[in-house]
Amino acid sequence: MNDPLPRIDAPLTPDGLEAVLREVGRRRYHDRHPFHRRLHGGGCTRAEVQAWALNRYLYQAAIPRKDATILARMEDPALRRAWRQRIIDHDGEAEGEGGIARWLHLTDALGLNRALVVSGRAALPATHFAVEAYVQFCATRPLLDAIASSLTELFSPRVIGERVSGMLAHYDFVDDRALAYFTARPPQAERDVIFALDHVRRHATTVETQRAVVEALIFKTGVLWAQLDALWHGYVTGQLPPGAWTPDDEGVWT
Ligand SMILES: O=C(O)c1cc(C(=O)O)c2c(n1)C(=O)C(=O)c1cc(C(=O)O)[nH]c1-2
Repeated sequence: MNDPLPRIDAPLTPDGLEAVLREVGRRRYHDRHPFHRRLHGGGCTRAEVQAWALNRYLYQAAIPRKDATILARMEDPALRRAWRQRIIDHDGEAEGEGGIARWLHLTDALGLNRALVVSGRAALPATHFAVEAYVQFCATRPLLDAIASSLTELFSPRVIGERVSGMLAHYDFVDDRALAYFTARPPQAERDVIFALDHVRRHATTVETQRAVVEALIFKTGVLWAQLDALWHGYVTGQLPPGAWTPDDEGVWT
């Protein structure tokens, strides 16, 4: 292994645990992935940006499902009150509102067929597997691990900032309106992560639970990384799985 993390052999202080969690992000978060460097640096073709948005829709659409499984397992009303806001952020209070709807503004602006995007039929197999693995993880692992797996959001404001400035600078087919999802997201992510980090700091106090929350965060960085690996393999290297989206698909689907 080229980057072993410090082993936890005795219980860490909350600050010590947070430092290990932040180190996981520093080493493994998807801002380091070559596909993101390409996307943010202007190296993607329009088709690659379209493929990224179409695939990433599945992640966005799965987030409230995974938060609903977490909510269903929370026995404390105070925890549920805090967590339920995440579902509202993504689904909105009414048709056309919320993060999923805003993501569809992006796919619309990129000229993608909405019905095709929403169906998930043209997404890469690995996107489906990665996203469903995240939902299953949160449905089946201890609640503390499920909460800890959301902590990749500690690192998302940085990657979102790079994305917005990079995409606006480099792609003439993208504008502020198309990227509205990303303007709305960072304050929500910050609020969510303050809550989740505080919870993990207070409840992961033994060696066993501390190791488990670190593993949960590592797992989640893998969920994000695998999606970008699949995009690179399919669209940059050109090894497209059967049935995956190509620019020729537009107009074929209704
Ligand atoms: O653009 C990004 O790089 C990025 C990363 C992440 C993340 O780190 O999991 C999320 C999001 N965006 C996001 O928009 C989002 O709603 C979200 C929810 C969650 C989660 O695990 O509950 N992560 C993320």
